[in-house]
Amino acid sequence: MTDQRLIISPEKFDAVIFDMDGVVTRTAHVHSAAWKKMFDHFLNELATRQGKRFEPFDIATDYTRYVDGKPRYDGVRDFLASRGIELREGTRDDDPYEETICGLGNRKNFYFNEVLEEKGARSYDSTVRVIKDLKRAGIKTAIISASKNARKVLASAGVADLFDARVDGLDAEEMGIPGKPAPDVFLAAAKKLGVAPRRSVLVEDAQSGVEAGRAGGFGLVIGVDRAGQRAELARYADVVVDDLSEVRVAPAPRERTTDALPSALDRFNDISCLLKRKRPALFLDYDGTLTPIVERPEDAAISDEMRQTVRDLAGYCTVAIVSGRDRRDVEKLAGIEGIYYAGSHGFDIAGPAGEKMEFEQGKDYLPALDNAEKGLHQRLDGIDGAQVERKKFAIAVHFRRVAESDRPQVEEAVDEVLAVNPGLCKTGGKMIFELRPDIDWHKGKALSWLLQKLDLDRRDVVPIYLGDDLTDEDALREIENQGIGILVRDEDRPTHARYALEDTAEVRIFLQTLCDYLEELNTS
Ligand SMILES: O=P(O)(O)OC[C@H]1O[C@H](O[C@H]2O[C@H](CO)[C@@H](O)[C@H](O)[C@H]2O)[C@H](O)[C@@H](O)[C@@H]1O
Repeated sequence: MTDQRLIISPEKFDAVIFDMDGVVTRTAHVHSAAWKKMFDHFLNELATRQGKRFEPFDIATDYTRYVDGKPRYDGVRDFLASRGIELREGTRDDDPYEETICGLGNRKNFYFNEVLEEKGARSYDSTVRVIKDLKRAGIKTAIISASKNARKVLASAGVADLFDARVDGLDAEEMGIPGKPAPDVFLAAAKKLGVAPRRSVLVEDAQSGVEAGRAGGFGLVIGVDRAGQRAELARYADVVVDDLSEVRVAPAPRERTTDALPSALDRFNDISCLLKRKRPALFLDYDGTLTPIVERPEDAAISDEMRQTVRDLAGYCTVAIVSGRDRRDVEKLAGIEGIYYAGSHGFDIAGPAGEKMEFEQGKDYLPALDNAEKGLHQRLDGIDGAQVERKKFAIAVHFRRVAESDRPQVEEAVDEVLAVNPGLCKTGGKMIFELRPDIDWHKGKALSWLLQKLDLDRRDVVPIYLGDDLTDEDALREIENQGIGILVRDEDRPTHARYALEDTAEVRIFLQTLCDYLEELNTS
């Protein structure tokens, strides 16, 4: 069976960043031969001068350990240090026969260019095939290299135009960023592509390169073992291959809709597999998920059984309720201690040990919200059934109990108030209009923030999110690739969830099943 990690899909990743030498182009042997020629020449002369035995540069050990993948002068410095040899740094203009770090680096470069001109570089067919498949799937690509000769090598191999971005040794020098094992070159490539490192794959054949990938927080690090160093690469790579012919690119997925989702109860086995050797972090929406939707927001009471189940779960993993309601309101309604609460769609967060976080930018909008609240009351208090619910960082206007014929009037009033309160925006929900700060903060961002703050943004944690509404899609999208999104479904619409539950009764059964599973793990 294909290792799932070797299937690169646009659902999981936005970009793939390739190292050049040994991954895309076949120049590793040219480099290693040039390094050996240069060091052996130098070491031999030094040994003769000192009357010592000449110990040649070894490609299998010295090259892979100290030189491979690093900027030229770093390679010289690190190898010489391994032999206890100290040389002056010199400057990049040093003559290739000068015995300085830069001089020796320049000498290696001289040898490299000799061989390159003579033989030319070639590319790996399997890698080029993957790059073309990635393009077809809409996944961006970048090439990185520590080499200042990268442009020459790419042109010689005929692959210079294959990539959306390039960061090579000359670019790195211009940007003043360090080489591998520092992650800066890869991060610069991700930045040029406009992608997040965790949504990017890195492909490397050097130990220093996979180490850089791990340090940079890349979503997947693939090591390519061209030199019998599988174990060393595996220290930092998620997966090691012999060649990119083992990698497959999945085509862009068709949009998922709620009706097509499998039941989270029927698929609990699959869910428990995703949790294997990992721990969950549980995020729960309130209305429509923990409580059934009711006529009046103040009547949305959680059942004793549901409350107890959530409380029990908090004994096994981090639990947060992420709600559109005011944080204090949902805390009071849920009445569950020992968990986190994110209210006003994540603008206002509090933890069990008294931790507090209000999204700073949101506070600038409080005067506009106060003003809008007044305006809404003036316009809506006369409409039977209309209800204005003020949350600290949002206002919900409920029309569930408004006669069908009066509902257009409610929306008109909301639009009028919106027009005189710039900075706010109108969103929807289940029989509500909401006025919120028009800024890029929502349940998804709050969830990410919590994961980071609680040190849960890590590979051994699987975030699970349960929600029913459109505003929950922000959170479902956020964890689409690394977590388990479960929708309490009603209408058919596109969704970022992976599984579905039919109602709050099924939510309770699911949460109880999860709790029993975690309890069993804890006792076994
Ligand atoms: O994010 P949530 O916890 O799901 O909150 C979303 C909104 O829920 C509440 O309104 C909804 O539930 C009410 C009670 O069942 C129902 O009457 C209303 O029609 C629903 O839209 C809450 O009142 C809102 O503030 C939340 O934004």
